[in-house]
Amino acid sequence: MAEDTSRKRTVRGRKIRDDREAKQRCKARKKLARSVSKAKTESEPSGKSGGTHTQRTSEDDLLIDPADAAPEPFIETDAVAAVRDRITGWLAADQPVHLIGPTGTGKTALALSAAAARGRPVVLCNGDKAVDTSALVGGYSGGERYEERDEYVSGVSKKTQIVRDRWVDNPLSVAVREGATFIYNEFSRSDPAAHNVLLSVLEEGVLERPGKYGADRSIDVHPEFRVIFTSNDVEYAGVHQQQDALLDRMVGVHVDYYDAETEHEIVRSHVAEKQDGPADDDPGRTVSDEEIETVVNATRTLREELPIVVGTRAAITAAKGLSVFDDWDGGEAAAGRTDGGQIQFSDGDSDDLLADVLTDVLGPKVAGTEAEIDGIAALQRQINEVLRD
Ligand SMILES: Nc1ncnc2c1ncn2[C@@H]1O[C@H](COP(=O)(O)OP(=O)(O)OP(=O)(O)O)[C@@H](O)[C@H]1O
Repeated sequence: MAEDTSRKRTVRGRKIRDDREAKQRCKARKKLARSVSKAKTESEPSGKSGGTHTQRTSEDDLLIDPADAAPEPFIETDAVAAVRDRITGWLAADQPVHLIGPTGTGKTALALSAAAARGRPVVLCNGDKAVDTSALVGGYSGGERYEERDEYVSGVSKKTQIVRDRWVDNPLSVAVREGATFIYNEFSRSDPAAHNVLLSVLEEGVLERPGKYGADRSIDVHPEFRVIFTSNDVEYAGVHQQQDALLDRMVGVHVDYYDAETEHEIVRSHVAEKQDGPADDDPGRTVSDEEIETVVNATRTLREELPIVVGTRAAITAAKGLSVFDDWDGGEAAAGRTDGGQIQFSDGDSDDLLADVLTDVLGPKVAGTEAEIDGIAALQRQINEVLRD
């Protein structure tokens, strides 16, 4: 009896601990998401000068604790660990690392995981055509108004209002000063001219802050400062060719799609995550392992067959989509008939639903773009053909 009570207590204790840990993970994820979107907002210039106007109250807001930077969920199969170890190895050798690969393969997740493993603060920045030097380095952010009061004679005072320009450091300056790991996502979307400041950072260990005068115009690069760049392969639209001098100073790690087993684990971790989510987050229905296998196999087949990029993110989104439709029995019917990655589908409704979900997921890649597929209806036809082949 006493043993029973103590077991109950242990179970309840574990549940409370699990709940607490889930809440902490959720809080850390929200903070990271906020930092990512903040990095995006702050890379948008405003004002006539084209410089960056920042609303931040403190430059330290840009620093993310390494524990909070660790992506969650993060699956570490041998394939993932092998790439991650290459990144951390090059960083330890003081080499800037450039992660190159198609969209949705896991570059950002790898960058965050490698950065978190270093145990140094993390600073995020997102490339964009609007990013200029000041968006990286900093600039004067409006006027700071303060009052000076002089007491000439007792009872007689003079007030003077003074407006002083306030310099605010942006992500690169903060990272260089604090010895952070600077993750510059999609850096090739930015104008190459914005990256001239990076050359002296990587080559001479000095950051020049144009627009700032006097002794503190330049910052000595902290010895622990490291950079991880990510970019899609150059053929993707909207990407600038960066100057050779910069590319020459980084090592390139190619991030390709993972093996089927790893993709399965990744998709499962994201769907399971939803099921364990906070109570106000509709948990949807359970997506079985067989269904995940079907989705992953379908995604991998479409990746080969369609002239558009079908990344791991597409598989995750499709599985999440299926978790909200409860009329799909496709996992059981189709998964038993997978053959070397090629899926054999029956003509039942379940297969139509999978095709519909995949059409929704991949639709934005053809709608309004110059993809070789002529509209959503054509995409749906091709998905149906590929799935039923
Ligand atoms: N090892 C992993 N464990 C768990 N989830 C992962 C892992 N790798 C990638 N993912 C998930 O896969 C999706 C795509 O990953 P990520 O955003 O890192 O890709 P990316 O290559 O940076 O994409 P893009 O080029 O579009 O920015 C995300 O939802 C991410 O959380």
